[in-house]
Amino acid sequence: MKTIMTNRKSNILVVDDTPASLKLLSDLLKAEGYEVRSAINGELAIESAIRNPPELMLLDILMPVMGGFEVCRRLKAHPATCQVPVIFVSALSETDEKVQGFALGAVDFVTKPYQRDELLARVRTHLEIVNLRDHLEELVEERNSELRKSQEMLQASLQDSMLANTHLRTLVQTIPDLIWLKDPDGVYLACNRQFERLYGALEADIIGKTDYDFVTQELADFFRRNDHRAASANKVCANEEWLSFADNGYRGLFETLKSPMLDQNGKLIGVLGIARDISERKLAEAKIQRHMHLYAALSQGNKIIAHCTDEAELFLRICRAAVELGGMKMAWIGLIDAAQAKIRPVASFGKGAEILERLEISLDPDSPFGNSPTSMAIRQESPVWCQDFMNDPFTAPWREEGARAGWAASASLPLRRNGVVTGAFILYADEINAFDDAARDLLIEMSMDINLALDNFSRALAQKQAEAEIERLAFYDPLTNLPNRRLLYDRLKQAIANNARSGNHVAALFIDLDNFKTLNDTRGHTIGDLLLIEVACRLETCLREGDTVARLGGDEFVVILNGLDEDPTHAASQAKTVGNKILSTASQPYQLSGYQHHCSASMGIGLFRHAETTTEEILKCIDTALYQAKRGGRNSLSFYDPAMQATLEIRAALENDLRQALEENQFQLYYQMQVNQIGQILGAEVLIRWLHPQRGLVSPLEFIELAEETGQILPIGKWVIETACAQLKTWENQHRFANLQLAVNVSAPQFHQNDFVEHIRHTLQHYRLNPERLKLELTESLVLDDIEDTITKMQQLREIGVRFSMDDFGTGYSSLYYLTKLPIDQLKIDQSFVQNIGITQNDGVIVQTIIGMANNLGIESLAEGVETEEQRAFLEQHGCNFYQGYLFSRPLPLNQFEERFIAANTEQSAASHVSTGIN
Ligand SMILES: Nc1nc2c(ncn2[C@@H]2O[C@@H]3COP(=O)(O)O[C@H]4[C@@H](O)[C@H](n5cnc6c(=O)[nH]c(N)nc65)O[C@@H]4COP(=O)(O)O[C@H]3[C@H]2O)c(=O)[nH]1
Repeated sequence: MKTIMTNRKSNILVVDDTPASLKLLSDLLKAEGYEVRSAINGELAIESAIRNPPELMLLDILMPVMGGFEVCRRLKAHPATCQVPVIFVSALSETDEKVQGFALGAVDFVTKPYQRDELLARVRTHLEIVNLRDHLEELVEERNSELRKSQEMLQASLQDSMLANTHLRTLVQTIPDLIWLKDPDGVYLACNRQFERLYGALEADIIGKTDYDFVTQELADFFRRNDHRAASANKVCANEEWLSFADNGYRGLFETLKSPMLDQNGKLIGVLGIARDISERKLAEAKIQRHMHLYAALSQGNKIIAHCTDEAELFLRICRAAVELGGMKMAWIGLIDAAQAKIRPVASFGKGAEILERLEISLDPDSPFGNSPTSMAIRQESPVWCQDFMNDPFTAPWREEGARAGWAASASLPLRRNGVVTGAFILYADEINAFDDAARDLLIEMSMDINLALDNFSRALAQKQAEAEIERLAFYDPLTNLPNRRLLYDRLKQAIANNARSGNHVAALFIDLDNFKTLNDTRGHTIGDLLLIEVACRLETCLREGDTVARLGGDEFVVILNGLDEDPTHAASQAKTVGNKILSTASQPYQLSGYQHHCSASMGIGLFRHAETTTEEILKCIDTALYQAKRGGRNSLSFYDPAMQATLEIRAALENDLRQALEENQFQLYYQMQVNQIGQILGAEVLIRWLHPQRGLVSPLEFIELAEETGQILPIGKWVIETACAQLKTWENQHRFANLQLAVNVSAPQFHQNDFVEHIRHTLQHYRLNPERLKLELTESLVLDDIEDTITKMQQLREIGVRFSMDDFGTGYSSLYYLTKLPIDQLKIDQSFVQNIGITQNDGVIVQTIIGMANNLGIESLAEGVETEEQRAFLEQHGCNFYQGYLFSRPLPLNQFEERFIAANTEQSAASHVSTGIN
């Protein structure tokens, strides 16, 4: 607001055509401090006023050219000067003139001659009025300006408000949510377009109505309850509800927020509702949830696979993870039962798993149960997804059960082991379309993980089997599947340790089949193997659990009997009982590939209980006992005897030394003369001697049998024949010995050698020897061992002139029939009969019989072991042709034999000279 300026120099225009008056008045005013302009006539006054409007004009009326009234009229007519207050200063004083002046807009009238003070007072007054007027005008202008502004603002706010309302309306209408407003009684006050769709009515038709006018009472009650809940809680209440739209039948899940609406006094005036369709969000959430579940199941599956070593456990835990973590209703694993062409469930978990017992899933496409999703998955070797189990044409046979279990979708994934489909992993979900792309990927990954585990199991199984096979080969005899020597040692050690603690005895039984070698040689190894397998089975049937039977090799078995009595006599009796049972079982006839075989066994038994006894010692002991049993005759058992052990140890040492004997020229031939009835030396039997470096001369009785058992008899036998032939050749070249014959002992293994005949022939040819001077002594047992082979070989040799003598005749089971078939030249009466001549009548009779038999067959008879003249005389009396024995000579080294021969011939020729009278 402007302040009123009273002391300022007001600008006054004085107009008077009289210069003196003009001056007087101007001076007067100037003297009062006013700014004064002056004008001498009307026109100049108007021009000056318009150019610079004064605050007050003092105007003379009576002026030439243009009077004061006209000037005033013109000034009032001009906008720049119309407001300038005009005081007429005139000599005119009539009222009419004053009225005319006021009519023209003048503010005062001062009559000339004026009073100075009056004039100044009037001037001051009008100037104040001018000031006041100006001030007032300023105030008015100021207020007007404010009013204008307010108006403008009001206008703007009005426009904003109108705009906002429109936006709000648009917003409410455009928003996809359903919005409505109800009064406290549930009567609709407003709703948006989306809500109109729900009830299928326009807002105008909804307003004034309640939910009961549009939906079922039950649903309307539900809405009402939620309205009340929000109202009474006095806060926003949320709930989820399924709503069906009247306009297009759409049904969805809505999240509804209900807010109470209050007036400024806090009184409830209604409930505002907003409902948002969350169906898709829920579906997406459920999908994510499902994927997360499956992912969790997959992770768990990986953990299970990493830790599980058992297939059945793996399957069960995988199914369990699929249900408990993967959110599946049920899961199971089935394996292909190729024989029955169906799927056999092996693991399951979840609701409806019991159905599997009744479920039939065939792999045969022609079967009514052969086209299930699982059957197809296996046949096509790829997953089959059944997204709507209850409406899928291929699930018909299982639908009823599936409905009960709540299966809405199923997945069947083939399982592979080492790349080959061997089964399937089947899952059921409680929602249709549960297996979207992501779920499929996860399940395929899960099935591939199971495949990986199956491959690992197969590898582990193969390795286990290989290890078991390695163990079997290491510890078991591949032919009979019995523990081998290695395992036997372990078991023996264990048995001795256990029984030493308890004080019980352990028995070890060494079993050897009699004549097994003969079966093997005559019938072949296949039959021999069959016998061993059968024997192994029979042995096992004779034993208790905890006892062991092992095969050492060949036809040798060892049985360990545990926990025998503490008392040695009783324990021995227990072992003997089992031993006899074994012998009896082993001697039952065998059917070997259609061939019936009879065989027996021999057994050596040892009893042990001291922990310090080693397994080697045990085996040695029972080996000794076995040897004893064999010597006592076949099919018998013998307990271990320490004295026998000593003998065997010597034998073992001999066996060792025997190996070098030939190489080191430790053998020599001794010659024991054979004479005729008149005492003439016709030849000799060569008898081998072993000049042992430590033991001295070793008798053949001590080593021939050993050599036969170890096979060393073959080179030794060859050496004897070659040495004998070489000697015959030497003699042939010395006239006095030229007619001597040599008898050579041939052992069975030597004779049965394939090249035996060839060897003799070759040796005879080599020495260009007369074969008739070589006599081969064969024993009865040798001949009967393989009669066909013997006859053939004897005949072949006979054809070239070799002669044969049947050694030890009378001791064996001589078969006269074969005797007649064999090309024998001589029967050698065993010395056991000869030496009993004159002692037992029987032997004398036997000797007579043998001699008579030989005579009848036309073959020679030779008595060996003739020690006395009495024996000789008896033999001579009964017609024995030849003699051999200590009576004539012991076996002698070559030089001594030759000396004796020369001496005897000399005596004989002297005697013949005497008798013929030459001397
Ligand atoms: N008590 C007694 N004994 C007499 C008498 N006359 C001879 N003997 C012995 O009786 C054995 C006869 O030989 P053998 O029956 O063929 O029995 C032989 C023969 O079966 C075997 N043998 C010896 N040398 C050889 C050989 O070079 N090859 C083979 N395969 N066996 C041989 O060894 C056996 C034993 O030979 P030796 O110890 O030399 O024992 C010889 C001989 O010394 C006697 O009047 N009284």
